[in-house]
Amino acid sequence: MSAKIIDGKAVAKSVRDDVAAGVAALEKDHGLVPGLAVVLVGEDPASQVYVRNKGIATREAGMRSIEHKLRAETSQDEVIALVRRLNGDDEVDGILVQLPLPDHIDANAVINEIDPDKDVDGLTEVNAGRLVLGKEALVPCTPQGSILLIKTVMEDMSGANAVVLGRSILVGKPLASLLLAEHCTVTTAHSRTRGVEEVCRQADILCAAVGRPEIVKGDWIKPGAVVIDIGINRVEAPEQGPNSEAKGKTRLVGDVDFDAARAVAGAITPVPGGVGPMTIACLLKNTLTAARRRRGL
Ligand SMILES: Nc1nc2c(c(=O)[nH]1)N[C@@H](CN(C=O)c1ccc(C(=O)N[C@@H](CCC(=O)O)C(=O)O)cc1)CN2
Repeated sequence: MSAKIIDGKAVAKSVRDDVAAGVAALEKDHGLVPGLAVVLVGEDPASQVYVRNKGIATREAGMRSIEHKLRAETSQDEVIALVRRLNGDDEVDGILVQLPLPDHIDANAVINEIDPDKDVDGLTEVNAGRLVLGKEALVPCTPQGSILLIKTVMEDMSGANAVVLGRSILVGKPLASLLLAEHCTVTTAHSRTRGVEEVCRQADILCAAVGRPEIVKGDWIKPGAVVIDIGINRVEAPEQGPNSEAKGKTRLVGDVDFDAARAVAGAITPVPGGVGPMTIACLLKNTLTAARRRRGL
């Protein structure tokens, strides 16, 4: 069997098109243009790329992009002061602080300063609590995108065994809550889980979000399962060697051994081109939602 490849780029484009249509309607009917403020602290190269891409996607959707790029030495108090300013700015509907932050800054302290109604990353304790309690929340982008991808191949997840590998605040924990809301039987597995391979083999839906290159092998997967690979790991290109011209070249791989997994799974997301593009698409979706809700629309 060869798994169906879930095309995250295509699904993300459709989400972005829907957002653009919603933004156009908001402007036409109410004269409102949503604004998204992104705060980047430091010069992490991957974060710089993500922030640039967020700005481009925001403008393409017809929204205003406001970027704040701060030096790596910026103090926690200065970042918090900026977040408070953005909370009070009526032109700003969504606020996002790009992660990771430099080591001297407590990310939780900064994130929890964001007004929960502008928290388009869904990472504040208020939104995390709302999600767990099944209340209306702004939902973290990568888990939200993962659910949309699962729905392209499994309309009804009710009763399915779902295993989430990883328990981060950004992905694993919110994804487990979302799968529970879809009426799955959810297991969260992590570094202390005993017999993790066997746990994964029970999964009708297996979501891997541990940030360990290709840790999930083909024989961890139940035949026909839906496999959602959320890992984005940059590894040396295989052709790299001491005499190779490709020295220094890298490539992206997921947490799943893709070639082995696709021979067993029913459907699988690739890396790149799977969950990754959904992250920014869902960020735009959350920004539109925040803009509407803030005005009671
Ligand atoms: N505040 C946040 N910080 C971070 C988040 C987040 O959701 N909120 N997620 C990640 C980074 N991220 C967005 O910020 C992100 C990661 C990956 C992609 C993506 O499209 N990936 C592509 C490959 C891109 C490449 O070539 O490097 C793919 O998988 O196809 C978008 C956004 C950590 N920080």
